Amino acid sequence: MEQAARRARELREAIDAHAYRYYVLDDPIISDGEYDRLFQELIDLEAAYPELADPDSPTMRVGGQPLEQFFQVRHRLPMLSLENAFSEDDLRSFAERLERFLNRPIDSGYSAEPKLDGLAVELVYEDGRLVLGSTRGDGSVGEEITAQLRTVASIPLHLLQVKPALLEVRGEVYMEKDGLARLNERQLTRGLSPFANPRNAAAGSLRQLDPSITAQRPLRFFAYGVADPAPTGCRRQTELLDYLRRAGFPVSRQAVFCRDIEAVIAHYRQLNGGRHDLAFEIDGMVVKIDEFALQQRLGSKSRAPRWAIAYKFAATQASTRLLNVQFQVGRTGAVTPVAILEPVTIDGATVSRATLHNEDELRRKDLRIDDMVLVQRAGDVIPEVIKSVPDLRVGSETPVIMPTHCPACGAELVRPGGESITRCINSLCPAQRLRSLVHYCSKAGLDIEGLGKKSIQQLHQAGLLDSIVDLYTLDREALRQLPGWGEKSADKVLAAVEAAKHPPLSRFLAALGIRYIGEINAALLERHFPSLDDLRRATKDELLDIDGIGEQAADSLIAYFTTEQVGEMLKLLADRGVHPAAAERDHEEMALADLVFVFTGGLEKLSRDEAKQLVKDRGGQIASTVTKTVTHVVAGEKAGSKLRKAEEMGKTVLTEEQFLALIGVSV
Ligand SMILES: NC(=O)c1ccc[n+]([C@@H]2O[C@H](COP(=O)([O-])OP(=O)(O)OC[C@H]3O[C@@H](n4cnc5c(N)ncnc54)[C@H](O)[C@@H]3O)[C@@H](O)[C@H]2O)c1
Ligand SMILES: [Zn+2]
Repeated sequence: MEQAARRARELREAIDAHAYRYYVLDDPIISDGEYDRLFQELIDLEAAYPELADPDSPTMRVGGQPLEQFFQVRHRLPMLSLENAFSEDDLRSFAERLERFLNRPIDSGYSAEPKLDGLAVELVYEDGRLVLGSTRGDGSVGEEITAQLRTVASIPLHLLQVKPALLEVRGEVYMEKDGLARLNERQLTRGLSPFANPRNAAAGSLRQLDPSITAQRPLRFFAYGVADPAPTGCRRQTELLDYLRRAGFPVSRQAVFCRDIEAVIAHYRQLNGGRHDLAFEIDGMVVKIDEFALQQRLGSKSRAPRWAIAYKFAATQASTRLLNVQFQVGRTGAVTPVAILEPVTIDGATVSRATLHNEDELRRKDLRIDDMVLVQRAGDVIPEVIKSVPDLRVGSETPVIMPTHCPACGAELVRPGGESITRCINSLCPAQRLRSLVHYCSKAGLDIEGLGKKSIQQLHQAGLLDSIVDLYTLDREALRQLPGWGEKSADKVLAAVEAAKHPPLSRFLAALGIRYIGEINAALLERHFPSLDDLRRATKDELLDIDGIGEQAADSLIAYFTTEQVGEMLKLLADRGVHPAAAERDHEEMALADLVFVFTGGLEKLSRDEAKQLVKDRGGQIASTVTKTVTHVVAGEKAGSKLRKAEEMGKTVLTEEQFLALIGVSV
């Protein structure tokens, strides 16, 4: 008991300290997952020892104190937090608990909504006009930020279609992933600490006394509820979401009605699977009893309503110690600092390395060996160090210094003005050659079976393989005698190498690993140049004439093909029977293979459906939002945010005319 009381005290102290940093300073030093674990431990402890109950416990309170610099707003009805579920079973017990409480089955369904990682705000509309905006604060009293909220473009200043005398809309102000990345770049350049997550970034941006600063931040808004549904006439949450949509609010498209808790679980799995493809961060799913009458019967506890729960996704961040920084030489000679971390589990995977991108990033983040750092691993993205926590330093930490010479070959490193990448430009650098080889044989290159990274390293160490050219003169006997090899594997590799002697030109180009020439640019080049020789003769202007090939790619190609060693290598490859071939030209209908199009704005000559069909008929794909995989955006009349996004992400943007010209159709 005494021990439990001590632990409860410890937990409350720690939670209060972290909550202060998170809610008040917008600068947490542990990840949300770690915070949630402390919080859950306290909940469990208080449940096991009811005598430890304390109205001041963080488990009884919502959020943090409002900042004093702002006017304070008392919410007419409290803005509560949510209880958490961490497993499917937690969700099932949530449903059972409610059914027991009501003594009847919940047969009117649930609303399952993405849990946006942003800041909760309340917007008060009187006679359809926005009159007051505030933060959640401690749940009863928040900060008055009307002027700041007015700068958020997606918040309507007037309601459309509906006009209740009073409507208190609640929702989340958030920042898209791109927006956050850009803001953090700026923070770092100014020597400020980056925001750990979109929520802290949104909070930090809204709680600016000067609304013109807020206006510069890429904030967005999603509505998910109202304080009191009575004035809307809606009887269900899902109905209310439609109402809010009609009133002019952005409402999540991932919010759905679910008949029962199993359907909720199925939706969760789907949401979880696609979360990393969304433009914004979601940290879980909020499940609400759909019927307002039932919600009312269930009521609320001090910190959260009984009728809703947040089912959290596995965390994407964790804090750990930076043990060392290694410098890795890539196939283009780029030297990348890599953080070596005390292994930590994030979303089921052990993370022990994370990229630090480049020298500037390293400097700006001011990392020291032995620092505690916040690490993020989201989806397939390479884990990265978000920031260090200088507050936890003890003084013995040592700064990380970018090397002046290549760690693999000792050549002096260069960093051309204006570039962020430090490079080893020694074309004989073994680290680069080896990586080029690995790339050449990989799936992104010629996909030569049996020659993965490990076997290439083995062949290299055995002195059999030093460069791409060596691939085509591998000796069967020597291969056969390698440890772990035999006749069969030797023959298999030789056959695979033989089969890779006539790759399509685009594959071959992508395999060479020329800077800025990935699969898509390689495909574009192949379409314009029938052979490698034609391409090698191309001038910069000719290259720039190709839609989609930009300055950097053109320069990189010219530089590559005029390098003496490259000329020698290509000659040797040709001597050894490697002859890449351009694809047959008569496959005109597949002209858009590998390309992904987004249409936005109004088209004049074609209908949307027609335009989409034209793309599909030519082997291209259609996407509805501008994501990483999108290659082309066709912007018509009044194209809006998608066009902006496309421009920001450097996609090829076409007018309708240009699109028609590209596919060779005249209307
Ligand atoms: N890292 C740290 O040091 C630290 C400290 C304090 C809190 N935290 C994080 O904050 C969380 C607690 O914050 P909280 O009390 O705001 O709870 P919460 O963020 O877990 O859940 C409540 C909030 O969810 C949001 N929400 C998003 N989508 C919603 C939807 N569709 N419907 C309803 N609400 C929706 C609302 O803003 C609401 O206020 C913790 O779980 C932790 O992850 C972290
Ligand atoms: Zn080198």
